[in-house]
Amino acid sequence: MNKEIFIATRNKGKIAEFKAFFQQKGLTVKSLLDLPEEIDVVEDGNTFEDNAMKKAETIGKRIGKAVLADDSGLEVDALNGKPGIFSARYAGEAKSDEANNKKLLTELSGVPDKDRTARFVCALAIYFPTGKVKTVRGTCDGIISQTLEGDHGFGYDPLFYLPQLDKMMAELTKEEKNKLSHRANALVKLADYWEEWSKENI
Ligand SMILES: O=P(O)(O)OP(=O)(O)OP(=O)(O)OC[C@H]1O[C@@H](n2cnc3c(O)ncnc32)[C@H](O)[C@@H]1O
Ligand SMILES: [Mg+2]
Repeated sequence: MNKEIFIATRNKGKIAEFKAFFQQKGLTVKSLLDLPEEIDVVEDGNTFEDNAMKKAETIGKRIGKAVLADDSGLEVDALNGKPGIFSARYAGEAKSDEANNKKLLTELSGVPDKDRTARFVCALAIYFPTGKVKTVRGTCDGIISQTLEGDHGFGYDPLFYLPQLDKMMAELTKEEKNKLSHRANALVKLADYWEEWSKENI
C-alpha cells in the first residue's frame, strides 16, 4: 500500500524538501497545492510551534487526515532574533524571497562578519484525527554573508553561509541540505515518534 503524508504548506521550497525526505521512506507527499479549495490559516501565534500547531490542526480537522505542518524562519543575533516568525513577510505581504534578502542585507549593513551569526529554526507539528498534536524543533547555525550566492533552495538560503562546509546553503543540492538543515534536524526528531504514531494512526 502506498502511504501518504499530507503537509499543510503551499511553500514550494518546503514541499520539494519534504518530498525528497519522505520518498526515501516510501511515502507520497501531498500538500495544500493538491487541494481543490483554498484553506487559509492566519499565522498569529507568538512562536514557531504555535503557528505550526495551528496550521496542522486547522487543515487536519478540515480534511480529516493526519497532517504535518512546518513553521520556520531565520533568527539573526545582531537583529535580536528578527525576522523570526515574520521571516516569510519580512519585506511585506508579497512574501518575496528577493525582497526579504535585500532587506536583510540593508538591516545588516556595516555589521562585521563575526557579528552576523544566525540560525534557521523549524518547528514541525503533526496532527492526528484522534485530536493528538505533537511538535518538534530543529535548528541550523550559520552566518549571514555580505553577498548572495547559489541558486538552489529557497528563502534566505543564498545569504546563509555554513562555515563547516565553506558553502552557502543555496549551493547545496536538496539531498545535501536534507542532511543538515533545520528542517532535516526536526524531521530526525520526528522519526523517533513517527514509527509509533504511524502504527496506530496512518
Ligand atoms: O505557511 P506555509 O504555507 O508553510 O509557507 P510560508 O512560506 O508562509 O512559511 P513560514 O510562515 O513557515 O515562513 C517560512 C519563511 O522562512 C524562511 N525559511 C524557512 N525555511 C527556510 C529554508 O530552509 N531556507 C531558507 N529560508 C527558509 C523563508 O523566508 C520562508 O518563507
Ligand atoms: Mg506562512
